[in-house]
Amino acid sequence: MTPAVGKKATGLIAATFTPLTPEGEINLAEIGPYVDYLLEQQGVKSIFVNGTTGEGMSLTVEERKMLAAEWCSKAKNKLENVIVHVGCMSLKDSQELAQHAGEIGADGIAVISPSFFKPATVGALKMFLQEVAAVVPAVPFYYYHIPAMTGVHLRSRDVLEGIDAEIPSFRGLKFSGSDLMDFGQCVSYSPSHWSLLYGMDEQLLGALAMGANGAVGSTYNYLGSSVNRLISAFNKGDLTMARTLQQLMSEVSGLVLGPPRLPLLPCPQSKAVSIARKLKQVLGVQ
Ligand SMILES: CC(=O)N[C@@H]([C@@H](O)[C@H](O)[C@H](O)CO)[C@@H](O)CC(=O)C(=O)O
Repeated sequence: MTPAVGKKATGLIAATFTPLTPEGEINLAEIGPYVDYLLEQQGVKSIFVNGTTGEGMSLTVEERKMLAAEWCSKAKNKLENVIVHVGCMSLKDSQELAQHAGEIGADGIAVISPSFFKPATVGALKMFLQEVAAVVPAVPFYYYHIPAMTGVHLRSRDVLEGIDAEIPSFRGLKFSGSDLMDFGQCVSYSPSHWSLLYGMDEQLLGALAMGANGAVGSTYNYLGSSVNRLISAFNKGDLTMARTLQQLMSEVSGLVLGPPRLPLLPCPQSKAVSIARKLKQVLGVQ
């Protein structure tokens, strides 16, 4: 029987950036306007926080808690789903963040594979995931597959095998890989209450064709409204329009998100201006 936890995550889910001050400190004041911007200007109703785009692995556990709490508080009664990424190198840190996510009312947690000491087998990875999920058994749990960043290339389909017996709160997969065959096999294997979320924005159309229920990505922060049109075109069978929209890549939001944290480097101003100019031409906006 399906345990009654959580609402199914579907549609576009913005992988949020972490707002920083010019001095590199967390800028919580930008989060309220950020939530409103996603909802009102991009039509994006769900978020994935402290993930890759949010530079979660470059933040301290305390910073991650502060951010998760602020996102949950500002999203309350506005957004549909707030999924908090709680993956860390240390199992203990992940468990602490999972516990905290449960306390602040997150709609779900996601966990990436540890990547310094990498799990040698699917079994070892699943033991790690299980130990994190067990701390908050009533919170929907998602496995986050992103092999280009973790160097962990275990097939997601193998990870999913029998996972609901080990993690009863398991609710889906965030698949940020290019192997659409593996992704498609995950879709075929999954029961209907799981969410199969695709995470390589450039290939979303391919993933929709393979049966994705939704998508998590960085570009949905500023391209959400265009990508919502892509999904509608796909759902109506208008593949010509869907292909055209898939070509679009970036837009300027007007939010003050600050620089990234080292070791990431800021985008040079001249490059940012030229990207914004090109995109505005493509989108036909001022
Ligand atoms: C490596 C990376 O950052 N991938 C992004 C994509 O959205 C990516 O930025 C996009 O496809 C553009 O390349 C997401 O998969 C990451 C993500 O969802 C997250 O922030 O956790």
